[in-house]
Amino acid sequence: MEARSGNMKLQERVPLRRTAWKLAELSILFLLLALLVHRVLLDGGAPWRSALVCEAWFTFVWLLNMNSKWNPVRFETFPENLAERVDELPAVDMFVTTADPALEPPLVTVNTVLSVLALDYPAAGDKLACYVSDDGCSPLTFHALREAARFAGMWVPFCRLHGVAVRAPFRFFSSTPEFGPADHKFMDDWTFMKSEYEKLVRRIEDADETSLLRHGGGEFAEFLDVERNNHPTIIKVLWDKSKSEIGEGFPHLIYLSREKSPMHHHHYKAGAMNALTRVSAVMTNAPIMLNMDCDMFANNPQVVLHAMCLLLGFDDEISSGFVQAPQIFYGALKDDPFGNQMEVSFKKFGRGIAGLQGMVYAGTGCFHRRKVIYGMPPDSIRAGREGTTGSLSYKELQNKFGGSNKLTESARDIISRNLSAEPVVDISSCIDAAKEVAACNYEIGTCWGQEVGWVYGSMAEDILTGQRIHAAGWKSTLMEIEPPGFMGCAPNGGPACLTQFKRWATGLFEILISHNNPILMTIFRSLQFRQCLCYLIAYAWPVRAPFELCYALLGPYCILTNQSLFPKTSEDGFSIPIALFLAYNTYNLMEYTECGQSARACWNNLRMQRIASASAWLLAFLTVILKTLGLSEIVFEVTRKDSSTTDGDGSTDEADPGSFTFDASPVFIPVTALAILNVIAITIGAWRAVFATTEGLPGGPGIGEFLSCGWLVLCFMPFLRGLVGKGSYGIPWSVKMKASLLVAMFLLFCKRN
Ligand SMILES: O=c1ccn([C@@H]2O[C@H](COP(=O)(O)OP(=O)(O)O[C@H]3O[C@H](CO)[C@@H](O)[C@H](O)[C@H]3O)[C@@H](O)[C@H]2O)c(=O)[nH]1
Ligand SMILES: [Mn+2]
Repeated sequence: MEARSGNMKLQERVPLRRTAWKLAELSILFLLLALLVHRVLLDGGAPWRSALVCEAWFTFVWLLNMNSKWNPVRFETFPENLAERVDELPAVDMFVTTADPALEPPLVTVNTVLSVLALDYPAAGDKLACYVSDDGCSPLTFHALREAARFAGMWVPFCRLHGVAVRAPFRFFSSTPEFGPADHKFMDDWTFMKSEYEKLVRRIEDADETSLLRHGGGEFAEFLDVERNNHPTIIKVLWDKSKSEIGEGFPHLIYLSREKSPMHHHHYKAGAMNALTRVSAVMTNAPIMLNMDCDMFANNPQVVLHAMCLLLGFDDEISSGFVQAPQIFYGALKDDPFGNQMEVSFKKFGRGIAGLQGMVYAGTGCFHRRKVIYGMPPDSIRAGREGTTGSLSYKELQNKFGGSNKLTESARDIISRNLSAEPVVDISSCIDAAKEVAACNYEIGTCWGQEVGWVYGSMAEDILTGQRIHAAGWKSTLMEIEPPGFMGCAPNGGPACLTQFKRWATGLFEILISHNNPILMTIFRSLQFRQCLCYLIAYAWPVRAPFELCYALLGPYCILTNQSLFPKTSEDGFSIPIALFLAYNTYNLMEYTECGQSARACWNNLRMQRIASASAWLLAFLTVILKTLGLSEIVFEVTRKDSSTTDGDGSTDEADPGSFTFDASPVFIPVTALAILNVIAITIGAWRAVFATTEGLPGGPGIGEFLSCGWLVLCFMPFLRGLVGKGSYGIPWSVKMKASLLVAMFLLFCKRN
């Protein structure tokens, strides 16, 4: 499939100029090196040398960051030029995962599903299919989806008729459109749909499990007496397009709860995705797959068309193995109080890495070629490796993909054929084949979870799977469109945010210390060197924790033991750390300003980095070490989703959703301890300075040490407030006690030295 030249092009890769940024980055690098040289030349004892080690690490991280941002690109897409190529457009299987009806309210999932059922795509009813995986095996989720399928019969035609902009109903109905004088029909339809949606919400929210099972009828029979982690596969076709009599219709909707058994590890989301991949292979086998978390709805009805521009628009398929959209959050809290909206990272890091081997796979809002997921290298590489004959034999395919004939044949189709639309088969006849491949022992002895499908072995299965794809030689693209392709909700509050950060860091560290380490992938596979460095930035998160912790302890240590960490005002080197501090923070502020964010958002993010590093990342670091020693196990903790989907402004019941909240989790202990320690150090230091108790002793702390402790106190301010806060805004006593114990131990340690 070739990209057309001239004005019929589908995409354009636009390199972004950034000379001033490069100069700024080089200046900071220069300052970092100057600091290191100064430390080496003037040895100031143990704290001085520890600082040297930490700063060497910070310099390394800075170099990694520079590399990732150095050559950014943007991809422009021209979906209008697809009009001539409608027949070439491939089918797309769309996957939504949900895992827990309590943490992920069924209404959230329903909105995501409705938004994809109503997407614009030529012959959408034939070419699109939506599969929902429910790891919660919940009759509530099933009931909600069944209701949604009925509602979709009205919702989809309504969206198409009126060209509705946002097709997740909760978002669409969260505001009243301005009706013009000629909009009578629209106004009537709108009012009608809104009341139908409200009825749907009530049917979903009022449902209760026991009465569904008792009175819900035969459809619920399979949910009787099932345990979430021990039940046979349940597959239900909630909407079969071939049964439709009306017009174009809308995509198939299939409910899947894969088989679970305590005898088999189910591999969390990665396992769910693999089951979805196989089930869809024996049903619709679309050559393109879209993956969405249950809380990320399709926000732009044209998103599939834009993605096609990036999949079909290159001369060679190798240029775009997958298309990732940035994660963007709706109703996000003002100024990003929890530093997890990641807008600037997606822009700076995302575009930067898009200019190298390609955007990382971020777990949701991603279009993959099915053959990429099947572990296939790009055709050009494969031809080189296997000679011209090189296709896999049926036996080899079966070893890779497992015993199902239907799956093996469908995989052979995908591997040998280029993107092309396939007619939809009669899906109800595929249920048995689907149940076979969704069984929990299906993967035994196959390549699923390693070379095929989503890769197991990390809590960050998304990054790992994307890395495997890049290591096979594929490039990927970043789809930045307006309005954004997908939108989701970011968790709010201390516990949820830090749990998420911890899971990510755990997963990333697991990759770093496994055989999937990106350096090995660069040496032995086709992962590009600079791309490898980009992966290392992410994987270095948890590794940053011990260095940052050490650095955060050095300030108080030097004040308490009357030593110095930084050059004195009177000394030559004094200006280096000061200049570095100013330059680094100005650089960050400029980045945020350029991305249209406030200074407050910048501060919140910088602060949250320090907090995360002394809490979530530190714990992730320790957890993985314990797991490696065989002392603990790691579980995927699902992030709680806001159920405020009905009003849609992201607000919660909490009086002040932007304030930090706490619970008794150990994740809060180290930061609480650091916050207390820095306050104590400043107090004692100030006392000594005022009453001159250390006068005459050489080499004590100076302004630098006080500034460094003061800065940390500012960063950890939410925790100092938490010490006196009430309810969920207060740090629980158990955490305070444990933190105080740590502080006391540290003070004793200082006294001894
Ligand atoms: O056993 C499980 C656990 C989770 N999920 C689903 O995985 C998705 C992501 O879970 P969530 O708790 O929302 O995690 P987030 O931190 O918000 O997700 C990011 O990080 C995850 C990896 O840590 C990726 O899987 C996600 O795609 C990515 O968006 C959700 O749809 C869940 O329903 C399952 O299907 N089965
Ligand atoms: Mn999520």
